[in-house]
Amino acid sequence: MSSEVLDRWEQRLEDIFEGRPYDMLDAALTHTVFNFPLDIKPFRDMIEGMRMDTQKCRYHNFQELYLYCYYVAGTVGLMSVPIMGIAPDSRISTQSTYDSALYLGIGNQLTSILRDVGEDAMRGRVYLPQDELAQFGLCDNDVFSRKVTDQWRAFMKKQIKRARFYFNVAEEGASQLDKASRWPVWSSLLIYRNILDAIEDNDYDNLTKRAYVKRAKKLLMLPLAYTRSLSTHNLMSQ
Ligand SMILES: CC(C)=CCC/C(C)=C/CC/C(C)=C/CC/C(C)=C/COP(=O)(O)OP(=O)(O)O
Repeated sequence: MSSEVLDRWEQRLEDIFEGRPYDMLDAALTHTVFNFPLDIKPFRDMIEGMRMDTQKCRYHNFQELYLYCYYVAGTVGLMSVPIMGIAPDSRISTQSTYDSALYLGIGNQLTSILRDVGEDAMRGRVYLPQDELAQFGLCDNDVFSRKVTDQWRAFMKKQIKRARFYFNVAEEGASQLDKASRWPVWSSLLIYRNILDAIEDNDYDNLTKRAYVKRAKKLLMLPLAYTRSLSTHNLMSQ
């Protein structure tokens, strides 16, 4: 995507928040912006993330990668909470609910990155912390060579553990959302987190295989997600 297109999106975003939609899609977002307490910052930041993606294809460390994940996915969590709403009997602060939403976006994005390592490599992109690759004796060429070695498996274990951490901290907030929003959020959390299990089941071969959750497993997750969404009690943290 060119920088001119992103500039134009940014201009349209400002216009939407000032009540001047350019087309039907913008009109739909304008309606949302005027009916829910949405802040423009996560929208601006998301465009910034896309700009970053056009300029950068390596991440020196996790701090840099985290920033990218915040821009392109954490922002989606922050945009969602004002629309989904927080339960009147919520047990945590509003700030903590927003933090959980941000962390669910981060967990999702890290998972998507780990699933897509092979595909991204074919486009010359490596969304992995370079310093951590080096800690495991790996470099870009190991990613491009698409060979799953013991070093790669050990590296992947660390990355999967980190992604799970973000899903786990997101759980607290998922139970504090308004009742109507909890089931879909729990469903997506459980299903997307399962992609990490699928990478493990593929013996950490995300270089030549695309991990996915089978349809039957997805369906099985729905009643589990429903049970988790029934109350504002977070079953796991008790
Ligand atoms: C937990 C609380 C309090 C609220 C929920 C807040 C929400 C909805 C957070 C989720 C944010 C979200 C959906 C971020 C997008 C991250 C994502 C799915 C990245 C992966 O993108 P793609 O790689 O295009 O995905 P697929 O290819 O899997 O479709």
